[in-house]
Amino acid sequence: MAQTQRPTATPSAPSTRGPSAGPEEQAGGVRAPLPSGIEWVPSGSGAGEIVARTAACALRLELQGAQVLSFVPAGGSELLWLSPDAVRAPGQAVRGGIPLCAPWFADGPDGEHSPSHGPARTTAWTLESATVDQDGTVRLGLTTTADGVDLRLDLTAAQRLHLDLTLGLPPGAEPRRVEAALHTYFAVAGVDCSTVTGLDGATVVDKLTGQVIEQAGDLRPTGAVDRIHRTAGPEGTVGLDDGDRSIGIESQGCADTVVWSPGPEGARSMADTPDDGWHRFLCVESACVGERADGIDHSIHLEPGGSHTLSVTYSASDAGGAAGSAP
Ligand SMILES: O=P(O)(O)OC[C@H]1O[C@@H](O)[C@H](O)[C@@H](O)[C@@H]1O
Repeated sequence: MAQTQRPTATPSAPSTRGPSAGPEEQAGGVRAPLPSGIEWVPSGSGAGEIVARTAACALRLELQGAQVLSFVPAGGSELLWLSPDAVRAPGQAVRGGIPLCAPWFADGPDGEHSPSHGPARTTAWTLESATVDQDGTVRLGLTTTADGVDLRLDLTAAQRLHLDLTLGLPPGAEPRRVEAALHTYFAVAGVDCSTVTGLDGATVVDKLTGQVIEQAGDLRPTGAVDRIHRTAGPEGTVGLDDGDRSIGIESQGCADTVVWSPGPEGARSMADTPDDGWHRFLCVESACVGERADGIDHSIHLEPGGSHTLSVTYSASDAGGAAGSAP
């Protein structure tokens, strides 16, 4: 069993549990003892970051939003894009990594929900468990509550990155419909040399034109793109290929795939993205999105005491088909 190490509390790290919080909870919602290979470091949000470096991978996760900021499998390259201009402050969404959107997507089915993409990504989460296996596999468990919905993230990181995002209602709550997305910013060699596979035949809500169309073949974005595809691919598999590497996105419990790039004009209007930064990422989001212009409702119906899990597994291999070397 790896030696455990408590996170180092700093004066700027707030407790999420009030004045009676124990020492484990002083560091921005860290309840779990931290094993060797995982540490807590301060971040601009005040909640701090979990940093893991093991034989299997390197990973950074911001506790505000339980947002993975970086994932590098052993022998591989960075999977994610994080804006060099990302704002790291309390209550601010971080541009890049894997923002968790819940319990609604964008401005919701009625177009009136705020904040955009729901409060989960700007809420403080609590690290409930953190372990490292003998082979360096990192396992984290985090929880929070956002707009009355209980959220849990279970993460397993080694050669592949696996995330389970669970939304649940406490007993006695009113049944309700919710939405969710893993809004992943994949690092790419260039948007215009990227191809998204596995979407052929999907009904598409094109948010830029307002049209509902059908996807024919693979998606090859050239600039701004903002589309909800009513499929997660055949048997839940979508692919992203940028010419240098292929990323596999296997999902379960995700009815939709959102593809988003702000394009050059969109990036110029975003204070937290460099003007030329848009070209270096493509968001491919595994999601459950409620009714939009196409009349299709893929929101999740939650009963009191019930839950739903969105699961994704990301794996990368270079253009020759080789995955990163095994840990
Ligand atoms: O700027 P935000 O709130 O992170 O959202 C970014 C984009 O997220 C995408 O998922 C949406 O489809 C876009 O419409 C939106 O612009």
